[in-house]
Amino acid sequence: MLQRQSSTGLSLFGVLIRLRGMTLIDLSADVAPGSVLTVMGPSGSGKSTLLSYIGGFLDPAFDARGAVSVDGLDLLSLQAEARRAGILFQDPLLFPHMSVGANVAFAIPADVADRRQRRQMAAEILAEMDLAGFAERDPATLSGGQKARVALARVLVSRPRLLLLDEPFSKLDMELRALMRLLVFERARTAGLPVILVTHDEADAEAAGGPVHRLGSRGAPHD
Ligand SMILES: Nc1ncnc2c1ncn2[C@@H]1O[C@H](COP(=O)(O)OP(=O)(O)OP(=O)(O)O)[C@@H](O)[C@H]1O
Repeated sequence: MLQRQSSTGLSLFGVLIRLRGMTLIDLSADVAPGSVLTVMGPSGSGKSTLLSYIGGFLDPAFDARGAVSVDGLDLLSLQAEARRAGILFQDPLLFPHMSVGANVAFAIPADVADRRQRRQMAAEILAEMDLAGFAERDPATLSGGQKARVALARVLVSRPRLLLLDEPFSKLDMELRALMRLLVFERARTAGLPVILVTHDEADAEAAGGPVHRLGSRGAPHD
């Protein structure tokens, strides 16, 4: 019987993911609130697959088992939306037909029903991202760094239990990359969110400051 290992933060226990008989992931790890587990490995080694398993959108082609909990809550027993994983990808994936403010407000949980309150929450988080006054803007008019900060604002207002970051800095130039890293890790620390960061960049891992889990090439080294 699989047991969770710790009661706070994110716990992965005996997570084993196989594809067509080959082991991609074999991992047990604890990620404390506010800290980062970095996952690195070559293309195709299973980094995004691990995030999909935790987030609840793993393709049924994979054979996966193992326990995943946050603060003792069994995530795998919940539907993807109910897991409340805040996910950032390489692309900010803003809705092009909505204003910046509407993009952010869209992610606010439904229990905040009052429209004015939702608008205000969106404006506040945008201001915290140094985007005060951007609420009415069309996302297409923003720079790459501004879009990345809107995406982060949208994740933060969604009240996530954890953050899953899939190469979120890789499209930014070096200077912006450094700024975004600081912003994301600082916000995760402040909010006490455990983070899994998938990256190819050693500098990301260094900035994250936590342990690094290195996957082998596809199928290795577990076969
Ligand atoms: N839906 C799917 N059905 C079958 N195989 C898949 C599916 N999605 C991914 N794969 C395969 O699973 C393996 C792991 O893919 P994954 O996307 O997790 O790799 P990755 O380490 O994130 O790679 P990259 O660094 O290129 O993003 C790859 O061999 C990929 O071809």
